[in-house]
Amino acid sequence: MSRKPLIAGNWKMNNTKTETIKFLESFLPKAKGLSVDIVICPPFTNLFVAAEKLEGTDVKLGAQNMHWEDKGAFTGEVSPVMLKEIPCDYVIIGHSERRQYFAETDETVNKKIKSALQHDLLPIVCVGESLAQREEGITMSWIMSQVENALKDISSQELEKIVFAYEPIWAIGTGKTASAADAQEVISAIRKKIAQMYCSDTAEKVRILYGGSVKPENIKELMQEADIDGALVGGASLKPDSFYALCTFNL
Ligand SMILES: O=C(CO)COP(=O)(O)O
Repeated sequence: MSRKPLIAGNWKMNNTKTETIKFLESFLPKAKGLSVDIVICPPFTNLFVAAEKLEGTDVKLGAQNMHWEDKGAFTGEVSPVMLKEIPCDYVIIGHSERRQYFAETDETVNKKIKSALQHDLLPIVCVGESLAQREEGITMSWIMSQVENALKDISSQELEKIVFAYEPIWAIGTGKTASAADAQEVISAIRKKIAQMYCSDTAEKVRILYGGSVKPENIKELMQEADIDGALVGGASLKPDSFYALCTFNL
């Protein structure tokens, strides 16, 4: 089973509207006819302008978060209905920064995944362990419980639309990448877990990305691993040249 690689740029709280336009005007003319799926996830305030620029291109648009309700008294939140109308294709759910600073839990992650799927948004679901958890030797049990809780009451048809991203927290923005072998070990365990919960056919279809200090210099090695289907990139997705280099790792 060959899964098409996916390279997603998570801009986090970076790039203004002007910077977004500048980025896309530089990146898009080069990013034609590439053999990977590309997703750009700018801040909410730049989604409209990005959607306009991306129209008619192969590059997809993602949001970095959403609420699970369609509308209501949730000051400061953005709903799936609003994202769909922009139109966004993807939405990142349960990023470790959301879990750490904004009190997201496995339960809210599961609610958001279900809501995204109902609204035809493709979830990029993040899981990952802290340095303390890795040192304690509980990485696998922690990640498997995040995966299990994320997928509560989700059908196998729905699961095929979900992308997972394994992002060890200690590797995010630190310059410390997990070794390709360490990333492969966890990602193949996630795939086995999905096979146990559903079936191996479904598990073979699900794309699982690695994230954490991915750069043009280390992406090739990561992508050589059998179960790593792409990257969720923070810092190196902010500049058109380095993001382009990531999207062309296989050329
Ligand atoms: O958190 C990440 C992507 O979601 C990774 O960020 P960095 O690539 O900056 O380490």
